[in-house]
Formats: sequence, C-alpha cells, structure tokens
Amino acid sequence: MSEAIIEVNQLTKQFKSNRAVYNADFKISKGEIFGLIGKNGAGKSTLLKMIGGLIHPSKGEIHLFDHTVKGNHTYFERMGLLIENPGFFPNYSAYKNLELIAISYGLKNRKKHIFELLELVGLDKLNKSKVKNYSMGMKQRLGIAAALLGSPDVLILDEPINGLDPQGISEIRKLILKLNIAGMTILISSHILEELSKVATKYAIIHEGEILEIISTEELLLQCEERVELEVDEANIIIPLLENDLNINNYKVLTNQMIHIYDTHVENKQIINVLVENKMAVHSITKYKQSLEQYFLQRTGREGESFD
Ligand SMILES: Nc1ncnc2c1ncn2[C@@H]1O[C@H](COP(=O)(O)OP(=O)(O)OP(=O)(O)O)[C@@H](O)[C@H]1O
Repeated sequence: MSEAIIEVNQLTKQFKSNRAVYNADFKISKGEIFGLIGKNGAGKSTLLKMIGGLIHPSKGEIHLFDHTVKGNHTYFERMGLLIENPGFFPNYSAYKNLELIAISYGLKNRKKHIFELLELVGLDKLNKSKVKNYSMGMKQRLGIAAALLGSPDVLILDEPINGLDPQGISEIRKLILKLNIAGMTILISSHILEELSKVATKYAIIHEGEILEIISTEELLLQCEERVELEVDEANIIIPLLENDLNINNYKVLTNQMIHIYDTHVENKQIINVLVENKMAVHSITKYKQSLEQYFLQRTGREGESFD
C-alpha cells in the first residue's frame, strides 16, 4: 500500500449560513497528482486553503504526513501553495521577488536556490524585467517557483491554468509532470476535467461542497471508453458465445444481466445475430461513448450544460 501523506476526515467549512465544504473524506498518496474537479463555487479553493493551513476547518480533521495537524504549523510548512493570485511586487524582477520571500523564510544559500528554481520553472534567471511585464503564464510559473521556495513535500495549485493561453497551459502542464517525476506530490484544482486528465492520477469530484466521487485515471477512462452495453438474461451463458463466435475478449460483466463490451471491431448487428441464433434473449444493446466533460456534467447532475 502506498503511503497516504494527506488524509482528510469529515472536513467541513461553514461561512455563516454558507456551507462551502461538507464532510470531505479522502486520502492522497505520496507521488500522486490528485485532481480536485468542480465548477465555480463548488468549494475547491476553500478545501485547498484548509489543507494548506490558510483557514481553519469548522469541523473535521486533517492528517499530514501521518500527524493530525490541528493548528500545528510544522506540517503546514511542508506544503507549497499557489492559491489565488500570488502577490508579487510588480516593479521588481522575478529574482528580487523570490529573494524577498526567501528572506522572510530565513533561507540560506538563497541565490543558488532561487537560480535553480527559476531554471526549473523555465524563467531566465538573469532577466531583469519587471514582473508587471510578464505574461500570465510566466507569472504562474513564478508563482510555482515561489511555492517551491521552502522545498515543500506537497505542492497545492489552485486552478493554475485559469486565464492562460494554450502555450501557457502546455508549459504549466509540462512543469507539473516534471515536478511529479522528480517525486513531488501535487494537489491541483480545476473546473476543466479534460485538462486535469492530462496530468492527474486520481480525481475527486466536488459539487456544492460535497465530494461526490473519488476516481482513478484508469477508472475514469474506462467509464468514458467507447463500449457496447448489452443487457441479457444470463451473462454467464452468453460469454462463451461472445468469446468463441465473435472473438470478443475485452469485456466486463457488471451483473449477470449486464455486460460491457470494449472490443469495437464487432457490430451490434453481429452480436444480436449470434445471440438470436442461439435462442438467447437480448433486452437491450446500446453503443455508449461519452467525453470527460459529459461524464463530469452527468456526475454533477447538469448534463447538457457547458463549462464556461
Ligand atoms: N471567506 C468567505 N466567506 C464567505 N463565503 C465564502 C468565503 N470563501 C468562499 N465562500 C463561499 O464558499 C463557496 C465555495 O467557494 P470556493 O471559492 O471554495 O469555490 P471554488 O470551487 O474554488 O470556486 P471558484 O473556482 O469560483 O473559486 C462559494 O459559495 C463561496 O461564495
């Protein structure tokens, strides 16, 4: 079993009459890229702020690195945060901005560390331009460098691709994957499942403050994979026919009445013919295909709606 380095139990945040997060329960293992997916106002930032130690939960527990962390800053210090816009001094260079944060952290060997981080995030370490002249993507990468200054074990990124152009998005994505390959555990939020699916290894779907589902990338892709859903009387009698007569090997028996067939080389008509020839009843046969976006909207009960 992989080691859970973040665990939340019954985590809840109530802002007066507004329940932003309710009874969140999940674990994040070391080395995972855990994607928190939810629409605007779903409660993503509030959840990330609690895990990052920026706000106190109204109820519930946070365990970081196997310790309960009620107000214990030692463990929150091992989290690097990029939540909302990082407050940089617009008239200072990237280096100067990072240096000021490093000084406030009391870091030694600052210059070397800052140069390494700027290089890691793809910013020119000798560039003296003022941050106010940076593109959105450059500012976000500088934000990630700032989050990495304290050499954290976990990086928390709240909607890091919001407002970026395709190139900016691609650069952030590459950076996330590079950091993860180097061993960083990452908790990242987005309202675009398609984008999150390019980096995340596991997802939590949050809707109106509640975690609706925790799903791995493999499960998610399987859920959305093109398939034929076949409803019959007795799957165990049908299976040998599918395998032997139609050479179907990639399938999943969900119940004794429902089979999902992932082999797309066989037409529905062929399946029906074989079953009818063998006097087997077919209650329904449906081709199924759904995009990640449709899956998310279906889970959050708003199918037919678009994101933005
Ligand atoms: N400080 C606060 N005081 C009162 N209500 C708040 C506060 N912060 C967030 N909320 C409310 O909590 C709910 C969840 O907000 P949150 O910012 O966590 O959602 P989100 O999923 O991050 O959305 P977005 O992508 O729009 O930031 C919203 O209804 C929001 O208005």
